[in-house]
Amino acid sequence: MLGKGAPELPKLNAFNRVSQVIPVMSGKGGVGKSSVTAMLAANLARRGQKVGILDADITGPSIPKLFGLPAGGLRGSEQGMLPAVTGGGIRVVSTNLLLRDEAQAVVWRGPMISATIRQFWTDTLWGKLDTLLVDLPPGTSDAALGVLQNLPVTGVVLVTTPQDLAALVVRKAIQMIRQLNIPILGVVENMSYFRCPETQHEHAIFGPSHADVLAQEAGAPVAARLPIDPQIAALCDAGQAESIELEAIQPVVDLLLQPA
Ligand SMILES: Nc1ncnc2c1ncn2[C@@H]1O[C@H](COP(=O)(O)OP(=O)(O)OP(=O)(O)O)[C@@H](O)[C@H]1O
Repeated sequence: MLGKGAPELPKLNAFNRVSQVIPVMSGKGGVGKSSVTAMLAANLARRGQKVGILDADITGPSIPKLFGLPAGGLRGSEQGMLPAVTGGGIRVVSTNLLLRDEAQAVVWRGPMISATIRQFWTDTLWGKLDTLLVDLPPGTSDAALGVLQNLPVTGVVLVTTPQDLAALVVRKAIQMIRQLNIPILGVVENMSYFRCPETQHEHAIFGPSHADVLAQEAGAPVAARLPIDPQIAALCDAGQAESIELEAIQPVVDLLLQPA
């Protein structure tokens, strides 16, 4: 299965200082991992942190769209690649920023994907960052393994939803992270409930929560339960993830603001 021992990590560009590297992982697709990554980045930036996002979802990147960053937004310099910068100052690197047309497909095999992620880490001029969030592709694929093995990961934020299927697949991600001896900082249950605006009653649209059981297996707290909120989807679709105000995500932000 996974190799034991610590492989030598690729060297970071000499101009960079990155205090913590936090992959956001789910195992299952469509649980809102990219949206959670974007909301965390926006909140950390609002709290005064210098934040970057490495979009490691090479074939299905969605981070630029969430921030309204146009295709082709990456620039080169003698020292390395310059990230695109959002209105709130978040530095972003993603394959979609390398393409001329954001709808263009990236059809690459595993080794090419892993090499690109490595380059995003080593060749980008991130500068001084308090937190680099890494949006992982769904699954326990090569790409996820590459990030967890090749980057100096501080700890992982796990995103799940209440569906049984999500819990099943997130369990596999937990096993993988544990085999690599990487800390899991917290479990975020997204789309946990819908609060009716008229009655304030909370409806478990996707069924009962598995977050407590998963958190126990992960040896980490349930950091947050986030509501299904049509406003989140609308702002994400409009490229305005930075203007989402979501009180329920604050405990995860606080977790990332704590010194490691
Ligand atoms: N809490 C929420 N309430 C309402 N809509 C949400 C919420 N979280 C995410 N969404 C919406 O769900 C969809 C999927 O979210 P997102 O792309 O973040 O998932 P993902 O896990 O990153 O997907 P992928 O597997 O493709 O990487 C998006 O349209 C997003 O706007």
